[in-house]
Amino acid sequence: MEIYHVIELINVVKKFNEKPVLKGVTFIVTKNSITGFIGPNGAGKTTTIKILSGLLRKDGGIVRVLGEDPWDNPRVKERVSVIFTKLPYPPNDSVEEYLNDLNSIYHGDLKSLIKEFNLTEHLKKKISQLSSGQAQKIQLIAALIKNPELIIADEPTANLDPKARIEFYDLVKKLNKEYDVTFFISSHILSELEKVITHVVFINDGIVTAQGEINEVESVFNSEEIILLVKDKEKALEVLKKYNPVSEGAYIKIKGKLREIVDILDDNGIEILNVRKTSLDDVFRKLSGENNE
Ligand SMILES: Nc1ncnc2c1ncn2[C@@H]1O[C@H](COP(=O)(O)OP(=O)(O)OP(=O)(O)O)[C@@H](O)[C@H]1O
Repeated sequence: MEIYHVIELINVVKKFNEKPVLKGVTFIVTKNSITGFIGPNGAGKTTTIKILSGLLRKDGGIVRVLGEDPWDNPRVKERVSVIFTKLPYPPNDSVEEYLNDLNSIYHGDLKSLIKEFNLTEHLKKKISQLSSGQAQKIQLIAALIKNPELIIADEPTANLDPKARIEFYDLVKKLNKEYDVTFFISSHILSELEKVITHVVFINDGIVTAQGEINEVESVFNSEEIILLVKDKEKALEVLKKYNPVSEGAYIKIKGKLREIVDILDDNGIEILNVRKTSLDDVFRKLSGENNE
């Protein structure tokens, strides 16, 4: 399969009232990836997404979405669906009316979508009667009517409870796999995204601080320790010698694969009282300049 960049930004600048909000944003999104766009409040995620969606004009740099500048470009809009936290459609419409309206524009295969995603039971419901999770799933499925190559989602799970988030991301995975849709999803919640994304772009204060495949980015930070509290610290230090463990007060700091380390301790009958592994959240904090111990 041909691999190219579905999104490409080079040194993109955006100012509001002379104040730079994007200060030279550069990143790529690979075809067929599920890319997380991660950053704290005010980092510039929504601004970037509006530029990518052709809703906002950049002040400088290069933006390519499916190879073209998205600003004022109906060809790009045809091939990209954008979804937001809040549902943009009229709350008094039924699901059926909403989907039919969309379908009258794009002439997708609505019948198959309704069948495949079991929407029949929801069709007569008003949008306002749906739970946030149902509404967000319908928004995602509705995005497919266009048969898009790319779905851009700005904080799509911000209103959802953890269960609905998981369901939403399961659907994202399915669409990515079965419909070959590339996803670009912004969030400041990492715990759920971590399970679904293949790639990640970190943004902080209008600058991209890291990007790449999720494994690569994680491994860059694998120099960060697993922190262990065990019953027999001296014995643990001994059996974990090949990992060069460091004793720090009651704790052991160690670099390596958590599973392996836990297995070794287990095999040696050493009880683990507490263990903490660096997660993407820690990576994020580090990249955002937060919590710089
Ligand atoms: N239309 C506007 N006029 C002036 N300033 C704006 C405008 N839109 C955004 N900003 C400012 O730009 C900065 C980045 O905002 P943006 O919404 O892109 O951040 P974000 O990463 O999406 O944040 P959040 O996670 O809170 O949604 C913020 O400081 C915001 O106040």
